[in-house]
Amino acid sequence: MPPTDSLPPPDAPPPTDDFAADPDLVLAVDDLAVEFPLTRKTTFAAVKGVSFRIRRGETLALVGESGSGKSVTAMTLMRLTEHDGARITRGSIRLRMKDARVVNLLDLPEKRMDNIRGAEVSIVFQDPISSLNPVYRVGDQIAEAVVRHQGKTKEQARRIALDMLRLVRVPDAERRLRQFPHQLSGGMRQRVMIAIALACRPSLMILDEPTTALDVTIQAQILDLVRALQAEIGMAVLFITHDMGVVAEIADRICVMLKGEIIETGSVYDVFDTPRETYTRALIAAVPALGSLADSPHPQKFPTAATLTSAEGA
Ligand SMILES: Nc1ncnc2c1ncn2[C@@H]1O[C@H](COP(=O)(O)OP(=O)(O)OP(=O)(O)O)[C@@H](O)[C@H]1O
Repeated sequence: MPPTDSLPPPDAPPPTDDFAADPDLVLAVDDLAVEFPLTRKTTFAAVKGVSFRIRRGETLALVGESGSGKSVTAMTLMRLTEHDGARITRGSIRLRMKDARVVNLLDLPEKRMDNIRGAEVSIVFQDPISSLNPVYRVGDQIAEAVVRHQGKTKEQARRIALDMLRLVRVPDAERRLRQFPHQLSGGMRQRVMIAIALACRPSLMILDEPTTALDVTIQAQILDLVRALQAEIGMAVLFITHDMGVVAEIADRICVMLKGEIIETGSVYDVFDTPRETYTRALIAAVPALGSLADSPHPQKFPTAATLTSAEGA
């Protein structure tokens, strides 16, 4: 039995040379397993050998019910679960960085991970009010990320912060820069979080339930924004949600997660048209009434009426 608390040996060969074969491949997660110690002798396996890939310009949705391991997977990509006592027991997380080098994030010491977080991989959480610092102005919080990772002067960083707020369509950006988080609406705060996440132009952006706390209209606006940014910037996006309606809006491909495993994966069209797993069919059946879906600005991504009816009847 291999020791469960050690990382794979650094000299272990990559599973395949898929990065050389595909210049647009940004992230390859292979057989990733994460567990939390419960007692001295027992552990809880939160993620049990998940594998997926994301290419530049692509949005992969990781979908599943609460507790299925989506956030633990995301936090492990940032190497943050170890700070909560988790052990990564096997697998690899290979990332193509902006300078084109491919690294296995699991091989990196904490100091290098510190430079990768925000600069190469960034994350947006559900609750922007607890992610933003209440006592710093919005502009300073965006600029801080730029100064830290890009070595810009304060004045340059302030200008980039302004550009970023405009990029995420915050109206009256000059004034908003000088405001504190509590002076912004929930939707505006989430735009600011996306601006911070994008400030260093990461190769991979993770959005963990970014619209769950927002009302439906604002949620639609944020999803629109993410799609527009995706088209403009072309980074790889990992979008975490429990809502298949959101998946239909935003994703190119889907991984369905259940109890720490990916049980189904495919293009958004294939999974909505011909879901293989009963669990996936149940998730699709939980999508709100077709009437509200029909209002979408992205009808091409929506399941057809026939798909929904057959899924509901399944
Ligand atoms: N720090 C921790 N210590 C112990 N167990 C944890 C810890 N963090 C998460 N878990 C457990 O890991 C499992 C997966 O949690 P995770 O947060 O990834 O679920 P999720 O799919 O993201 O659900 P949600 O949508 O509710 O966030 C859960 O059973 C959770 O209780």
